Amino acid sequence: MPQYRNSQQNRMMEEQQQQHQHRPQTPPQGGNMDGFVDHFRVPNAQESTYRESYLNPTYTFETFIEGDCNRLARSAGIAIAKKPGATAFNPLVVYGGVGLGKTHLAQAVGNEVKYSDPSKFVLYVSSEQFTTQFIEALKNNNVQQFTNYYLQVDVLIVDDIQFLAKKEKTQENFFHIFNRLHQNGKQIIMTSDRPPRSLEGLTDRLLSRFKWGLTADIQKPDFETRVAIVKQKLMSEGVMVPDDVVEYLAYNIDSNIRELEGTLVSLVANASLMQKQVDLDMAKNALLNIVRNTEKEITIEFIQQIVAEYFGISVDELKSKTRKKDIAQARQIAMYFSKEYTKEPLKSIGNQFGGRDHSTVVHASKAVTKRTASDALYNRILEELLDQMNIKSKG
Ligand SMILES: Nc1ncnc2c1ncn2[C@@H]1O[C@H](COP(=O)(O)OP(=O)(O)OP(=O)(O)O)[C@@H](O)[C@H]1O
Repeated sequence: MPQYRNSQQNRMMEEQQQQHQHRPQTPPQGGNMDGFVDHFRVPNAQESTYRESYLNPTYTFETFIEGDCNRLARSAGIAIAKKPGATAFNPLVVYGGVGLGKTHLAQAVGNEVKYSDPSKFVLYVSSEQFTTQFIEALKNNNVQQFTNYYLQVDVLIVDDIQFLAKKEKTQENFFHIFNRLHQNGKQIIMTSDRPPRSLEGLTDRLLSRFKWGLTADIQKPDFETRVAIVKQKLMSEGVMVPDDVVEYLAYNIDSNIRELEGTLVSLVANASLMQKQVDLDMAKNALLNIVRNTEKEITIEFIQQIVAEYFGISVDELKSKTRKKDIAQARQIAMYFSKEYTKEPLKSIGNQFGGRDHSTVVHASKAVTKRTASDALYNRILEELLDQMNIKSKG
């Protein structure tokens, strides 16, 4: 990461580092339990002083930005961290879309519990890891040891429980562990990509347990929260990125914080490689690549269909020689989109618009671009069309 730190940020970084020095040491990678299967066993008295939690130490409440999207889940998490197992929120089920902070929040509770009381055994596991460990235990005939290990946990965090669907034996074992922990006043936190009622393939008796506590959702964050999240991340990395770039990306990548962060990280890394500072043009290009890589391929045919339909004309009319104003205008727009959002060469675009040559495409594109500079209504039309085609505007 580049290094555009100012003195105020340096100071804040130092303060953060000092705070972290008082935190219990945990490994840098959350959730990596490779090798765990071979090692799990009930630790004896000497060994039990340190038990790995598999938490990511950066996932704390301090680094978790509060917004309308996560207020309830965050408040419940804070209450639990103060009194794990002793609130009405047991279990806590946090659900929401991909990359919206469920793991961060769940692990923040774990980190906070360990910070307040390092003797507490907090364990983070994804439901896939749990399943793999259980299958290994079955294979090696040591399910009892596996279960006993989990029964020692004070705060159990199980990520992405939707992956337990249809794994009946694993669910049965988890059900048993869940009941015993709950009876003993231990805390259970689970995350899921959908609300429990929509978790198909989970047994009713397991689902009914989830209702004992609190189910809280995390929604997509609004623009301001997205900006705050990104700025906080940048600050913790000691990286300076201009506000207009942060805002541009936060505006356009609105449904997945991980994707937003990832785009910014690669942008900063590329800029650093080129020994440049990140700017808005680079951000626009990065976004365009995302659109190109993640959306389905946009074809000229597809653009023609959408544009023709929008203006209430036929695709044949769009391709025809007619110079009627409304049709010519629609044609210009369709050519412009074809030039901007497909990988087709100009010659091929011209061909697919009734055998026109490439200069007509260039002319049409220029005419559209010129009009966008002064005509707000025209811009609205273009935006609506882009929306219909599920294309993110180049801005
Ligand atoms: N409110 C927030 N404050 C700070 N960072 C956040 C917030 N929400 C999400 N993030 C960050 O977004 C990234 C993705 O979050 P996380 O992995 O917790 O998402 P998730 O909902 O568990 O995703 P998945 O559905 O893939 O499991 C992480 O880097 C996390 O720190």
